Amino acid sequence: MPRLKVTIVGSGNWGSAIAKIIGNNVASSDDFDPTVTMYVYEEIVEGKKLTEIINEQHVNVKYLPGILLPPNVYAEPDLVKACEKADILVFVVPHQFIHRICSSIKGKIKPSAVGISLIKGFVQAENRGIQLISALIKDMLQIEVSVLMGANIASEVAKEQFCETTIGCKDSFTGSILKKLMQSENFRVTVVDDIDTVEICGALKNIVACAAGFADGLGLGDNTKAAIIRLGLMEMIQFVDQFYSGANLATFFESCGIADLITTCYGGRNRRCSELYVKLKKPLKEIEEEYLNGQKLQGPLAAEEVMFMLEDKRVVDKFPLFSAVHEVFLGKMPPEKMLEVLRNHPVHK
Ligand SMILES: NC(=O)c1ccc[n+]([C@@H]2O[C@H](COP(=O)([O-])OP(=O)(O)OC[C@H]3O[C@@H](n4cnc5c(N)ncnc54)[C@H](O)[C@@H]3O)[C@@H](O)[C@H]2O)c1
Ligand SMILES: O=P(O)(O)OC[C@H](O)CO
Repeated sequence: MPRLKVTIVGSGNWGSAIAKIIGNNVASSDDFDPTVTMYVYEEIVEGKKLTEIINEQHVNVKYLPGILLPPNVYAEPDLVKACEKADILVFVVPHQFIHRICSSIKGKIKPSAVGISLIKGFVQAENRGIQLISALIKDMLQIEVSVLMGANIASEVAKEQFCETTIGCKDSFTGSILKKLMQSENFRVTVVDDIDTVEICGALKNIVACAAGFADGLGLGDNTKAAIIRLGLMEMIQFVDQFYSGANLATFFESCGIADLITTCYGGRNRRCSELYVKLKKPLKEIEEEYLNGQKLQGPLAAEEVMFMLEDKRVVDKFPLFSAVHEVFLGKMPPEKMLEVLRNHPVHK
């Protein structure tokens, strides 16, 4: 069987961390081409092209400093060139850029390619609903798309600290190939076929993380945070039940569900920036620019996308925590009022 060529579309914090795992895995397997191409959105860092720095020093000095990438990971600034020969496309860009990426490579990739999305977020659909990122990629590129989501803070994965993750994949053969590509000693993969639930968990947990950040900003303790995690989980389950029925409840107990909620509500960027939003009372855009050095938040945008749909379907009252996060970011609700939302949550009535 010819070796499968892998391209990583994205090179941010998570894109670079996963490139380390994929680079090591393809180098030690006969199933894959030994060189991994990583599409890098070109920028100048300290007077030099980021692609040149990565290819010479094997470090993404801007988005994952201090971590050595395997030398077989090749940074490519030309998106079409990076993707045209790939058999497996690993999509890992902040979700606000995926539509543009797909437009650029539409009709220019192998028809037999398969995709896997590591992107946590939604896109707004024309019918005032939301579309899953995997569905957008599938529609635009006409390829099968699996997903990978889990309790995976990139900096910890890059340091090879133990964690688990979940691949959602309908086809068991593709699932086994993707597992071979992604799993390592300290990055353990479970494959499930409940693909929509896996992806929705990844997108919605970022909204809950913002609420956890507000609680930290208000100086509230671990009990309150645990309540936010629990109520957030209830809303995630309710959301899937209402809009994507047929989910397996067990999926929420995989790494993509409860585990990602926990890690993100304690350690993630959405949590951290939401805490700063409450403490510094500055616009979120300013906080993102000042504290994330080009990395992008996904939670506030996901809250906006989800609320757009919930308002249209007139079911906002069933999702008071998601709604509160959006209202706080819009400046329509003071963060302190989130406590009232928790107190009066429908599960307490
Ligand atoms: N970082 C994590 O810990 C982590 C873990 C799991 C999942 N994720 C998810 O992975 C996805 C990607 O996150 P990340 O952490 O790799 O990215 P990031 O937050 O580090 O974002 C920076 C990336 O965006 C790119 N970028 C900036 N402007 C762009 C443009 N106009 N077009 C295309 N690219 C542009 C930059 O070049 C850089 O590669 C997100 O959906 C995130 O939720 C992140
Ligand atoms: O840093 P965050 O908030 O984008 O979360 C990172 C990952 O999604 C955690 O699994």
